[in-house]
Amino acid sequence: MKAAVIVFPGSNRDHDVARALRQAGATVVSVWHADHELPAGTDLAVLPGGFSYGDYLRCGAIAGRAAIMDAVRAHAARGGLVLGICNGFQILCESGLLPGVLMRNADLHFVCRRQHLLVERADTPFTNRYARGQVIDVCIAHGEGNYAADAETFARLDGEGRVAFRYCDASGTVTREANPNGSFSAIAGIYSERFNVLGMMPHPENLIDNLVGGTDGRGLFDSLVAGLRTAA
Ligand SMILES: NC(=O)CC[C@H](N)C(=O)O
Repeated sequence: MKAAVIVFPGSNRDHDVARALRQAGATVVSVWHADHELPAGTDLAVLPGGFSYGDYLRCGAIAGRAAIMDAVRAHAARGGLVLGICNGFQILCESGLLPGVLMRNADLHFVCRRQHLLVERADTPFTNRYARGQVIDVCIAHGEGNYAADAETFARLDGEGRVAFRYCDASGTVTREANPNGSFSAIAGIYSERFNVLGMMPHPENLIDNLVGGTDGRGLFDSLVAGLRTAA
């Protein structure tokens, strides 16, 4: 598995996600946002978390128009894997690779804490090492994670099983209190139509080591790397 981690001015989780991917067995290359091509043989393009362009306009709005995004769109159109985490999810929405938008958190506060997530399906390239309905413990750190879209888009996402994760409590119950940002239907991540693009607000790359709090995030990177090996 060859993963290209795209770096924008203001990215800050690019090294974290590279570490998580290497731990899972991937080869990782770093790609600058102003480049026009992904490296030959790229299996997975990663848009990391951070504060690209200082979050000006809206989070991810400027990065979504970066030169490299045409190559990311072409990669996704060929069926290539794309993962956007936090600011990366915002960039995916802003670039049109995923539907909807991430608005300011409902209470207008930046939220930085541990969060339980419900894994909605375990038959995708991103989640095959988890179980359907599994509750995982990850980190969240964002100011604009409030996912919104029009009613037709929500109906499609739900009907096509494209909600990847929902915010929940420790028992796996989706409650208003467990929703950190006001996202509609407690949506924490969504897939593209062909399930090869995933955008998610939480940071699985920051829970990959017991020394720093837990390993529930590893399943996502193991799914990507081991899943690709199994499929090959
Ligand atoms: N950790 C992140 O990627 C943060 C994303 C974005 N800067 C926000 O605050 O919403």
